[in-house]
Amino acid sequence: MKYKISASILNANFLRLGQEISEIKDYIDEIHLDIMDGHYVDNISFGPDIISLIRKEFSDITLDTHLMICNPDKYWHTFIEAGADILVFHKEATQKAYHILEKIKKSGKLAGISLNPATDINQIEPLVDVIDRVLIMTVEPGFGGQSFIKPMLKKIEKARKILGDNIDIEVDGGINNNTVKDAQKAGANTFVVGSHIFKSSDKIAEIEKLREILEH
Ligand SMILES: O=C(CO)[C@H](O)[C@H](O)COP(=O)(O)O
Repeated sequence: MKYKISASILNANFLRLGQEISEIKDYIDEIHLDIMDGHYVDNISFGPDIISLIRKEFSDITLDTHLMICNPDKYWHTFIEAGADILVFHKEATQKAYHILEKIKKSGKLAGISLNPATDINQIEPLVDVIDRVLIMTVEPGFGGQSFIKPMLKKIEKARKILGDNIDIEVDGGINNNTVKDAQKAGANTFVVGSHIFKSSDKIAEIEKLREILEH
């Protein structure tokens, strides 16, 4: 399966966000946008207005939007209107996951479901026919810069068995040169990388190193 690098701007310098995105956009496959509401997770990030600005400035970038918010049923469409191409929300945040996924797909965008580390992978089984992507949290959601939780490798393997080869498995949290290959071997094909890129003094060199590892 084709692999993708989805660069998470959570740890970018927000005062110069446009330049930060401009610098890496030709080297990555997607920009990953972490939306945090201070309720579903203990952090507040940014909202749809920032996505609209990014969309206007960079019309050709794929925007992978990860809602870590309560009540995704109330807000999903706001993020589609703002310019998200892929919309992922948390299974734990709603009883209406199937219904929301169907609506996202009907809007012509890609739909994904995300699971916290403690949530059983079997929870995705009833949703398989309406998802394009499963996002497996490999840290507790809320903050960048945490360490990859190794037991998630088994969960990724189980997810790949359930999903077959046509649905993306995205891993999010603690992805770097030391963890990306194990995640790929377990069955992941989409890699969210945040601080490893944005805290580096040479972002492009780090992305190229990751590609080198993923290709060999
Ligand atoms: O969803 C997230 C946190 O909830 C971030 O996208 C994720 O942690 C990526 O950051 P890093 O690569 O620094 O771990």
